[in-house]
Amino acid sequence: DEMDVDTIWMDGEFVDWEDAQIHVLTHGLHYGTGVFEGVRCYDTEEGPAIFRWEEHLERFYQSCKPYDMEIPFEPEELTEATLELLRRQDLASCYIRPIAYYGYDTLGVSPGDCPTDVAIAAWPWGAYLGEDALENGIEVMVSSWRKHASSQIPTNAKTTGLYVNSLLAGEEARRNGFREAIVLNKEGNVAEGPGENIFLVRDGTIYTPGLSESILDGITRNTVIGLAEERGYEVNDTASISRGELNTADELFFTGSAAEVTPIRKVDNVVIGDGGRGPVTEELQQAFFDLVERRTDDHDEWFTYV
Ligand SMILES: Cc1[nH+]cc(COP(=O)(O)O)c(CN[C@@H](CCC(=O)O)C(=O)O)c1O
Repeated sequence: DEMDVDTIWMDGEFVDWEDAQIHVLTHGLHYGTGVFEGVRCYDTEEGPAIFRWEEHLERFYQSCKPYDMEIPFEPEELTEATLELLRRQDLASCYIRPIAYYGYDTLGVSPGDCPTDVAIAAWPWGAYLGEDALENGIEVMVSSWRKHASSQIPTNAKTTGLYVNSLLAGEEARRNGFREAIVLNKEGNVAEGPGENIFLVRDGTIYTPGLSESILDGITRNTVIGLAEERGYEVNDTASISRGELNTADELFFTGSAAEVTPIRKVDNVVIGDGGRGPVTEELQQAFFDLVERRTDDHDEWFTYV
């Protein structure tokens, strides 16, 4: 396989990549009834280390709750399966994708007797938004598609079905020559990216939309808030950011397990700050990579060594 990985864990078994198949009448395929996680393993000086695995695993189980989905494995079993999955494929720096979904039984919106199936895959994945994005930043557009409100679908549950909204917004941006979208919520305030949280820097203060703005409670968001506060920054993590405040920002950046810390240099027609990676963004990005690549001993409890 072009990603030189060959194994996937499915419902307790390690199967060959090409045999990791499901039935076309799987509930999750028809109705978006799945939950998933996106986790990075970094090749650190002490060997491969999964970043904040415990928090991702916790969110994975939490995301099941609104849908009465019951993962039929203990967290420890999923941890062991993941470590074995990485060891079998000699993966060091990679991206890990657990998914749980209503499987195959009778079809209908109500899951009835559909089982909850679970799979874990992993593969090497570089910079999510492009190699030069981390250094030079990206250009984004504010999507014409709004984020669904958390009163409509719990946006704090990482639900597969939510990502059709992400696809609509992100593809609209790329169709228009931008790298990614910014998605406003139902109220018209800034929510997040299609697959990222967003941060704004103005006059030395850092803002990020609060959890009531219909966003995912991002683990990288939480990490960067901590790194910023450790460096003495004032962080407002319950902000309600209007679209207009994007234009007057000194700096903007995305965070995510895939996106890591990606500067935003332009929003629609408006150049942000000096049109590149801002100084606060660079400082926090450097602190993030020093942390995850273990050039610091800080937060060793956040790492599960393979
Ligand atoms: C909507 C959304 N918001 C914020 C985040 C950042 O959350 P966290 O990873 O806990 O810091 C992600 C992760 N997006 C995942 C899926 C990306 C994909 O293309 O699929 C990811 O970053 O792995 C989102 O999907």
